[in-house]
Amino acid sequence: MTSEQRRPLVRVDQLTKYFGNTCALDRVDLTVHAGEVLAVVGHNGSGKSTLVKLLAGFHTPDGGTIGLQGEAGPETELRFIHQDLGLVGSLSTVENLGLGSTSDGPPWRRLRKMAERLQADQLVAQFGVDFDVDALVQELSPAEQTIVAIARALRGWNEERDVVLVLDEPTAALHGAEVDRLMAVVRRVAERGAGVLFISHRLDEVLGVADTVVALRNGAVVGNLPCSETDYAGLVELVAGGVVEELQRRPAERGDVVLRVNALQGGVIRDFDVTVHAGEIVGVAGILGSGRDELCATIFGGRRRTRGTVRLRDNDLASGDLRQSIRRGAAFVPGDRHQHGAVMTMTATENLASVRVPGVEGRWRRVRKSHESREVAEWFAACGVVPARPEMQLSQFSGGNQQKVVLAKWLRTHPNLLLLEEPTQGVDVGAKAVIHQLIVRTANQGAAVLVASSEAKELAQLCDRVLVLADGVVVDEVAGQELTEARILHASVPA
Ligand SMILES: Nc1ncnc2c1ncn2[C@@H]1O[C@H](COP(=O)(O)OP(=O)(O)OP(=O)(O)O)[C@@H](O)[C@H]1O
Repeated sequence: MTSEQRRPLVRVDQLTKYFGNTCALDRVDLTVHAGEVLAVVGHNGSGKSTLVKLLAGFHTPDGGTIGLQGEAGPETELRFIHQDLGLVGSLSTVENLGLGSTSDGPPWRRLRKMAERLQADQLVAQFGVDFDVDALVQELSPAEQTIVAIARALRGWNEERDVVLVLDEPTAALHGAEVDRLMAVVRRVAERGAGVLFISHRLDEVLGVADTVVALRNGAVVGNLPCSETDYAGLVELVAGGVVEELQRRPAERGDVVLRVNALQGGVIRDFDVTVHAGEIVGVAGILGSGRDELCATIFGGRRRTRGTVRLRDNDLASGDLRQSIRRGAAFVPGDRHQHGAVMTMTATENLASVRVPGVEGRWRRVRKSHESREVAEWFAACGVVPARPEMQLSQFSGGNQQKVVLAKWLRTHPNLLLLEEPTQGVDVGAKAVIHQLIVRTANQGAAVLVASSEAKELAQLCDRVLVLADGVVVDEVAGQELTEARILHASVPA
């Protein structure tokens, strides 16, 4: 970084935020410089989102300051990219960039449209990428969609203005090659002189893109150092406060057939067959749109099937009958917890109790209160949910802790079939290891497990074999010695 680029653009000084008795941010200091990518890492509930929300003005600090003044010149502008990109999928890039007008009408309108298209091309080209700016955004790859959001956030940025781009977990659902593409754009933004503040749980990605890393633990800064002075193990220790034992592959102990899917069709999925035995963990890989993100819901019955059968032990699972699927022992952790996984306005206990446990008489709410609170406390401890306050509304838990509650809700049903979409999205490195152990335990207890994930590393660690999807069909199956992160990534990228 040049000395010109070392100019501070944002200075966070002793920033503090309380929610009731919870100290979410504890006298945090950090500085983002021009030309710098600064990553903020930390365990679930360490205060990362609170920091972003304070920068955005969504919350008011209880102490400390946010200085947006560089050493000279006008105030630094903060531009935000949240996980929900806020794009309209049914509009083109040109229209999402706020440039669009109708192509009907007199010729001068057509001229204007050509000029708008050229401007959109230039806006995305400045990040070293090139795609059809007239295509509907929903048809673009996830990385391209994020690039559109970045281009929109940085519209109007020129040398006279200092800008800091704040990215809140931009790669949460991106697949390996897509992550690399997006990271190249993030670097390009910094090279052009902006500051970048980048939140992520993917520590290898942080080391690949960031200049500086700030680690938070329980709201306080426990590390602020150049990435060149640390490595993956060092970051894990900073985040988790100790060494994390990653899952060791175990020999598969296959029992009877639990799940048999034949000629399944629905959405983009075509002619999908799989047989999963008790104790087996089968992974599903593929880029977004390959069918990876639709398969579990289609098997569970939550997405419409147009053909094919799903048999769970001796029973068929009908399309659209979720109660029946649950009664027959299926559990489904969806990828989108806000839409389908949980009710954010209910308490954690109410969410945990919202699925009836087959075999437990009556609905949970009729079971004695003491039993209920004991079981909730056990699941909170098993999944490491913090704070240990099950009576708290789910929306008040951090993202990773919400994910743990959703998982616990389904694990407590002791399913025969566990269908998981992105089971560790947004969870920290320590919690991820715990969740992997819980999934293995469920398999060892006799469940068949199908896990769809954008993280090839997770699939390689967790699964006995991995099916790779492209355009809705299985194009590869990886098992045994071949089951590595690199091999899955290679098989997932379309030719
Ligand atoms: N609106 C709120 N009301 C009460 N407590 C809150 C609220 N928002 C956050 N908290 C608490 O503040 C702490 C920090 O939460 P925050 O969401 O900033 O963590 P995080 O580091 O972003 O976690 P994650 O990695 O899980 O997303 C947590 O204990 C959380 O429960």
